[in-house]
Amino acid sequence: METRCEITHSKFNRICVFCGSSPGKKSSYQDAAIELGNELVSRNIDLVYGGGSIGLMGLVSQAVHDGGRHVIGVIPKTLMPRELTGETVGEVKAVADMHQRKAEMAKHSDAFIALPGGYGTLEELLEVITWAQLGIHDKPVGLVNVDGYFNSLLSFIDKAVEEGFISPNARHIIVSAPTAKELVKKLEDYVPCHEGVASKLSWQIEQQLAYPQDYDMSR
Ligand SMILES: CC(C)=CCNc1ncnc2c1ncn2[C@@H]1O[C@H](COP(=O)(O)O)[C@@H](O)[C@H]1O
Repeated sequence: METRCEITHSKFNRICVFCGSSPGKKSSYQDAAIELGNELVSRNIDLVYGGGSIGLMGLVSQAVHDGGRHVIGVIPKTLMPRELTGETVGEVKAVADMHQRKAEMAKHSDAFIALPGGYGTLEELLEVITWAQLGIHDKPVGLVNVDGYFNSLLSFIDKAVEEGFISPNARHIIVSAPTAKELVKKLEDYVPCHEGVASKLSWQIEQQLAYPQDYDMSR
């Protein structure tokens, strides 16, 4: 019997993935990175990520590239030598520093997904959550909670809500699911419901202030 490959269309054109520059100890982390890449491909979504071929970053980008979708790796000039981060598949955007990298990754994406990772991943994830809280963007943010990897982070955030440091509304910014498939589906259905303190207009203003139009990204 003929099997047909069904292509599901998504409301997202590009998703930014934050994840470990290490592969992690369990094969489930690596499997999840490949699954996320395949899920993006099946929904015709392109990838934006931090560039390079190391760790989970390499696995997710290779899966998206192999599936025929566009990959944009945003990489600071200092990290560009191959011996540091390996080869980047697809398009490479060279940026001046880590701050510019995050701004570029955010600008080119319609949503953000974190896979397991370390300090870099947590920092990138928390920054886009903070930007959502401030109303700088209203793009969905989710994490793939592979084997409960993020359970203690989510408990900590619940503690912060309980103690009055994070508003219950802002708690809803983070969407989580155990698998990539479930997460992307949830992000598709996500409706922002927190009150941002700044409008999206100020995000555009902030962008213009930070990077004037003739700014050379590769400087
Ligand atoms: C000099 C050196 C260690 C280079 C290799 N390391 C890296 N190469 C590329 N992006 C990285 C690197 N380390 C952290 N990042 C950034 O931080 C995240 C991963 O950091 P981590 O492994 O979770 O903490 C990635 O999403 C990426 O944007």
